[in-house]
Amino acid sequence: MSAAAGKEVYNFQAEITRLLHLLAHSLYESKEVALRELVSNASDALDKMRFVALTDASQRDGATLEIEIRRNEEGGELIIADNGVGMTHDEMIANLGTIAKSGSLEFLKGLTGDEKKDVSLIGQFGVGFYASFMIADKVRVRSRSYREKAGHEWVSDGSGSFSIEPVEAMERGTQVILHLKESAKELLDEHRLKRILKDYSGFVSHPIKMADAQINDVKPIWVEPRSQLTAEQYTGFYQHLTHRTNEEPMWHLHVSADTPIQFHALLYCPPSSIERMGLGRSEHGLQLCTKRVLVQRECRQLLPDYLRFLHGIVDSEDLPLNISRESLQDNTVFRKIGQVLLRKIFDKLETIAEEQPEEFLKFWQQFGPLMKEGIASDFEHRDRIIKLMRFASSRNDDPRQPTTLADYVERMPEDQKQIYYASGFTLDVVRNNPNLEVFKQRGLEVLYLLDPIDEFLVATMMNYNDKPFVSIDAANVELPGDEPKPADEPKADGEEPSKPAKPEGNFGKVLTLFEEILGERVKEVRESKRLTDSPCCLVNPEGGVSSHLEKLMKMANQEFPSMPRIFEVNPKAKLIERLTSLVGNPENETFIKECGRQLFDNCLILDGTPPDPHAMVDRVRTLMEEAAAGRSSIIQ
Ligand SMILES: Nc1ncnc2c1ncn2[C@@H]1O[C@H](COP(=O)(O)OP(=O)(O)OP(=O)(O)O)[C@@H](O)[C@H]1O
Repeated sequence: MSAAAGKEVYNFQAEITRLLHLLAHSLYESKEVALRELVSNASDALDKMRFVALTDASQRDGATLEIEIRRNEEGGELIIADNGVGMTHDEMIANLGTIAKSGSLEFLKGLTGDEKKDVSLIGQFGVGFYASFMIADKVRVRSRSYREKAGHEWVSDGSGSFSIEPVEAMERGTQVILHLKESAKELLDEHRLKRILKDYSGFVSHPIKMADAQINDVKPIWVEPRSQLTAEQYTGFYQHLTHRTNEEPMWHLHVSADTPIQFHALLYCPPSSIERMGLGRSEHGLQLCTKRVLVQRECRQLLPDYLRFLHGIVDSEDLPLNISRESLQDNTVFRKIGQVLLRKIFDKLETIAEEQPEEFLKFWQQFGPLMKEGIASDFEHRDRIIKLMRFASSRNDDPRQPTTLADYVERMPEDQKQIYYASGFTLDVVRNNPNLEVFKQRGLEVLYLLDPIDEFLVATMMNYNDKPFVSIDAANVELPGDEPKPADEPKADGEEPSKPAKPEGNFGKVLTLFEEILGERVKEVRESKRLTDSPCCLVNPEGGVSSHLEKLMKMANQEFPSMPRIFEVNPKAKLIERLTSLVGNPENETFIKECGRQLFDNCLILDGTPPDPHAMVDRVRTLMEEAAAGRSSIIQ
């Protein structure tokens, strides 16, 4: 220490000199980080003052605790002033000359090296103040503690030492006066400065003023008690957060916890999913604050990826300011907050589902596809997501009145061993699937899987409540044996033989002719036990994927192999009866075969798979020619 007329000069602690060197050489310059650190220090000083005033009546002067940002364009200076607790002479030396926090040294060691490192880590180690040397070639800190009558001025150019001297007549608080480097002069631009301040400190709970105007007009409503907030305030804040000025959130969740971890969270669900509208993947909309200072936008790690559609703010005093993205996952407080929030989100969704089913349906239509991702990725909450799942079903054919899996199982006849589903791209395709006939006839409910992800999901889930999921076009469908059955229904145990012998007689001959013409396109042609009206349908051999799933797989990978299906023919259908009667005459064989081909193509069309159009058009024309030839031209 050296002194001249009350001016003392000190050398920085060795680590600080090293840090200052690093700031100049090894870190990416970030004007935003430097400003954020200074504003958050000012905000902390105001928080402390608020506490002092609360506990000590003599310290209450009625003045508003606030931060003021002043620009001195001529002098090239930017000033961040606050009327917080201030610092005494000794505090200035200790706080602005040494590194007190443990771990800082390791941090500094980690930063040495040739590559430039992320400067946003800096505040984590209690050295945020020094970031001001990234934007300033000289920093003056004038401060008067609430405990003292006189103030002091600390000055440094960041080159290894600082001076400190008394200043008379100073208001309580601190002014950080930055003499900006040439490269940081843009901060004197009012608009640029305002934007940075608004971005990072829009939610600081103290007023931030520039030229007497308050720039952070947003009240931190998440720290207020729920009972004191109006619906308008909640909506207004949503609009502020999302910049969607005309939009109302679908629902919000306001959580305040004190023990074991203190945090406030205000989460919003938007009214619609941008992903569903095909507008790309939504970014995580959570903002992380500590003590109301924004430390991270688009915080990805707090909630699982499938909840990326939520917007909101999470604020905890127990989190270190400026925690880096990398170290978040290792932070116990952070992980605990995530767990509590997740539990609350599911509680909220379950309550909406229970008490406002229509509202819930709106939610599920928009965000169900995203939530379902969690079934495969979030084992811990899988069951809660499954509980929320909704499916249209054959019970009413109405996707607006879907069912839960629990309700479906509840309605199942006692001896129904499987959960039946039909999948397709639209309700019409699914509803017109000929395989549905037998289920409808027997009053067995079938779930409609209309979302492309659904069939993958049931494949992952395998079963629900010990009941396996089975596609209605699968060979291993088992129907309850105790239902009243037509004479030619499957055996009592519901099992169908894997390759039944062709029936005797002309119908068997029809099946053989069909098999001859369809060749490798089918695995087998056999009599159907499941059709009632339609002449034929396609069935998936046991162990094969459903036709819908095959289509989805092909969309993702064109190489995905097509699997020949079983072609089932209904002997009671009018057309098949007629074809059976034509078998006796060998001249009809070609015609029967062509009918078989066309019937097969019809099934493909119903299934949503377009057959070869040229072959089909030619065939239909030939068949119409034959039909026309058989008609009489005489009017009867
Ligand atoms: N405007 C201010 N008013 C009063 N004290 C201040 C002010 N700015 C800084 N200080 C003091 O200087 C100390 C060092 O500040 P610095 O930004 O380097 O680290 P920190 O604020 O302790 O850590 P962090 O950035 O992680 O919060 C602060 O802890 C505080 O005691």
